[in-house]
Amino acid sequence: MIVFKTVYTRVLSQVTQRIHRQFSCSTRIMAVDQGKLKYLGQVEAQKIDEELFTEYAFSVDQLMELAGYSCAVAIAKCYPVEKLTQGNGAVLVCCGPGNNGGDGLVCARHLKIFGYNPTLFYPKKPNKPLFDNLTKQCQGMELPFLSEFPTDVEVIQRSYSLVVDALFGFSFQPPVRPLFAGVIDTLKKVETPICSVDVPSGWNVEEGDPSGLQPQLLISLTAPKRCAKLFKGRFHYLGGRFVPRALEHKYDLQLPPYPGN
Ligand SMILES: NC(=O)C1=CN([C@@H]2O[C@H](COP(=O)(O)OP(=O)(O)OC[C@H]3O[C@@H](n4cnc5c(N)ncnc54)[C@H](O)[C@@H]3O)[C@@H](O)[C@H]2O)[C@H](O)CC1
Ligand SMILES: [K+]
Repeated sequence: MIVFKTVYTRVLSQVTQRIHRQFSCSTRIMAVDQGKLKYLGQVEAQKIDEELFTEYAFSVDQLMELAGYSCAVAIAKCYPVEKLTQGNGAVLVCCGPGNNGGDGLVCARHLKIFGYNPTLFYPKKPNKPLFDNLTKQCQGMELPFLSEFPTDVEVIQRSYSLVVDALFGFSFQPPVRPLFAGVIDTLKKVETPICSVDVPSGWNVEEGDPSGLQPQLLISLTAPKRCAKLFKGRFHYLGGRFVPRALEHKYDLQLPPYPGN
């Protein structure tokens, strides 16, 4: 996992050199350093995903496990459980109807193992064995599922230290449909830090959404999507360390090396 830490533009040149030595860089600097890192369009992100499954023979389960695990690790680095005051490390994990939602289920399971206290909101599970199994695994680990989303912003702020946004990823097509529109509207109002998986939900994958969710942590998966250039939060991580070299070169991803393990 690669972390982009906040630094200031006045030390741009030193920082840019440091980026390449230490593999860490700022979200603000990244816009200047675009020559180095590729930001994916929606179709390109979907093509890479498809090739990982076909050409490189990964299963969805495998990639989802790595993606969701990397999200849990990034969350643990940015928000150590012992520093969370609300509800004994309580985290509200909101999962959508696609694979982004699946990443959220995996992330919740690992957060529980890391000592957090995750609660899931998963209103639209696809009728497929993968999502049945992920749901059963969370239930087996005694993670509670909310039957309704709390509409009271105060309730969310009092009950949870963090919100994980795993509603929509790179296949989202705005505008958001009714079932999730209210959820996203509520999340826009909460002051609890939001951790978005791959794409801040509700954002146009390429153009973002200036009046949309403003997560504090964004975990891009495989490579950042174009909208990540507009991310203004505190922490930007890159997870999903499963891209074979040949695929990286084919799409000219320019991934920085991951530090250590
Ligand atoms: N290679 C990787 O990086 C991997 C990433 N993973 C994660 O998978 C998502 C992309 O998953 P996908 O199933 O293609 O799409 P989404 O989860 O973004 O959502 C599809 C889902 O949402 C519905 N939908 C679309 N637009 C709307 C709308 N306007 N309103 C309501 N609902 C909408 C659509 O009908 C589908 O049901 C990626 O971002 C990563 O998080 C993999 O886990 C591993 C490999
Ligand atoms: K998301």
